Amino acid sequence: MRVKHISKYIHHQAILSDIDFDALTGNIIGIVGRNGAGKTTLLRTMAGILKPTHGDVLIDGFSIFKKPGLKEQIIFVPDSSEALKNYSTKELIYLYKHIYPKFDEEYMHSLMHRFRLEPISKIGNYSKGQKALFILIAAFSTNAKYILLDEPTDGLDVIIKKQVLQILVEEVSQKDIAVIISSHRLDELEYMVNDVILIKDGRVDSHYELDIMKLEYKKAQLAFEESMPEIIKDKVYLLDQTGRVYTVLIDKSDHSTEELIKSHSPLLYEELSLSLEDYFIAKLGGSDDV
Ligand SMILES: Nc1ncnc2c1ncn2[C@@H]1O[C@H](COP(=O)(O)OP(=O)(O)OP(=O)(O)O)[C@@H](O)[C@H]1O
Repeated sequence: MRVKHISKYIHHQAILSDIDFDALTGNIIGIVGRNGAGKTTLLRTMAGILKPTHGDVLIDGFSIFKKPGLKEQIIFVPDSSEALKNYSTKELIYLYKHIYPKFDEEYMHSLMHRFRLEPISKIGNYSKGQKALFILIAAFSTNAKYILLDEPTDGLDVIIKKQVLQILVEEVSQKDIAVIISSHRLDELEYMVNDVILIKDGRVDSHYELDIMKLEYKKAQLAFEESMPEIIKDKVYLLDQTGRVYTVLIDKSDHSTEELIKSHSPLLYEELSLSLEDYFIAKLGGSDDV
């Protein structure tokens, strides 16, 4: 899928501005941004629910807005299952079978069995975690090629999150699909995605492949006899300070920083593993969310 220079105005206000990237199959792509950054609007546009003011969404080179049949290849799972709560599992399967000709009912039942989900007369009666799993399982059973998930793990406990992760990873490794997940929780995305698109004020602030990103920065703990020399402070990004122990990010492309640190004979200089969250905190200036 190609998201081609999308802009979206609502009531003359720019919600998305010139968003441009490829969502290739075989990838789990994270759309990360603060509340209100435009993530849901972007996913809804990629699903063809909202029409962009400018730009287009292409599958195999064709616009999903000009060739609506292409939408069979996309499923959008909203962050709330409100709209589905009055359906029974049977009715939802019936509905999906009509929208998605490749819907695999047998597969759906096998996944439900595996994750101990009994058929139910009202999806709204599942627990929050069961609902999330059910909707995810239904989405993957559609055999759509592009699975768009809006905050799929928000408010779920750690066991359910692990199950969600398990389904995602298995599906992407076994089928020729792309999963696009929005979240404001970087720590949750870290173990799921291999590609991250950071949205800020409706724009792509940055687009990173995780492995490459980790090559750019090094996280380290430093301590000096006195406080950290100003000349070093100017060159690193400070993540945390506890007494005289500093946790910093060092830009690996500037080799002089490490030499400078060593020349000041630190009492402690230890490399730590870098998380996605550290990186974005550094990029965005610090917050609990992105
Ligand atoms: N139909 C609409 N009418 C007016 N403003 C809208 C509409 N839809 C979205 N917006 C505005 O667009 C901006 C982006 O909203 P969106 O829901 O896409 O953000 P988000 O990144 O998904 O946020 P969150 O993480 O809080 O769900 C917000 O300022 C929102 O108020």
